[in-house]
Amino acid sequence: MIDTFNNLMSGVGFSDVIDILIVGFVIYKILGFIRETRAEQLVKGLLILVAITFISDIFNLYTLNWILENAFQLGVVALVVVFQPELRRALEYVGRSKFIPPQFAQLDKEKAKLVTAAIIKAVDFFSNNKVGALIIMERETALNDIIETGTIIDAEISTELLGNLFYEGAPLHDGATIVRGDRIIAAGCVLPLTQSKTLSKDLGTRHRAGIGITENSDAISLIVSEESGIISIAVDGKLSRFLDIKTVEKTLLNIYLSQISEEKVKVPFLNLLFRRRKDAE
Ligand SMILES: Nc1ncnc2c1ncn2[C@@H]1O[C@H](COP(=O)(O)OP(=O)(O)OP(=O)(O)O)[C@@H](O)[C@H]1O
Repeated sequence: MIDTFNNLMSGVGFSDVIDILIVGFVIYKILGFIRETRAEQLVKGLLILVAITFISDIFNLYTLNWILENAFQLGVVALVVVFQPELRRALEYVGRSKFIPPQFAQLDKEKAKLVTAAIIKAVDFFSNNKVGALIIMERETALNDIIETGTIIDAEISTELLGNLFYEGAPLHDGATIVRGDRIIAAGCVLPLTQSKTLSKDLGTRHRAGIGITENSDAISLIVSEESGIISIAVDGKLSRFLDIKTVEKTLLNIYLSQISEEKVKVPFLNLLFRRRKDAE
């Protein structure tokens, strides 16, 4: 028994281990992507069909086997069409640039605290006065395609500006406001809606949009309900509701500060280069 195991292991090289690790990682990521999406049911269905095809081959059920094999060929084309949004999401994830330091990480600690304070003050006001708001903070994934759906603002963030943007009746109060670093880049932006079926029925499109963008990117969504004033945060497709303002402040600061220190370790040279260029301006 031990001999068989040793024989087996002696044939496994370094490249095989790397190969298995890569395939394992890819399968893990794919499963993460499809969890709680339309694709989850489809993958289950496909696995059953693969099993039936396999069994029909073993038991020489020629007609069934022929139909299933041909259905698979056609099915690949159909899958690309039907699951275009999921494929796009996966490719966007793979294509996230880690080499260009995001504006998010360009803030120093003091600036991060100021930005957080401005957002928190506005969110607290929105919550107390039941003003609906949807604020998206960009991180590594560039949200240029989303920004294009709204109106460019490109102004330093402030509580007053956020208050003006979400003031009911203001032209840009509908849709999402996008924050990049310490600037409000755009407002009135249209976000992709989450397709999650597990979401509470009392959550409408504002919350669905806030979650949707975090499924497609690493952005953070801050959502204030117009109906109840409840504050929520969405990250990585997950929504945390019923947050008090202190928790929101702590969460935002933690995310900002951890990102800043991470980026300093990851790309010190680029950070230095960009900061120098900024200093020179
Ligand atoms: N795709 C979208 N992208 C950005 N914002 C959106 C999108 N769809 C809807 N919204 C915003 O959500 C608002 C509608 O909110 P709705 O009442 O349907 O959602 P809700 O989650 O129940 O929020 P609330 O608790 O504030 O009522 C719209 O007026 C608009 O501002």
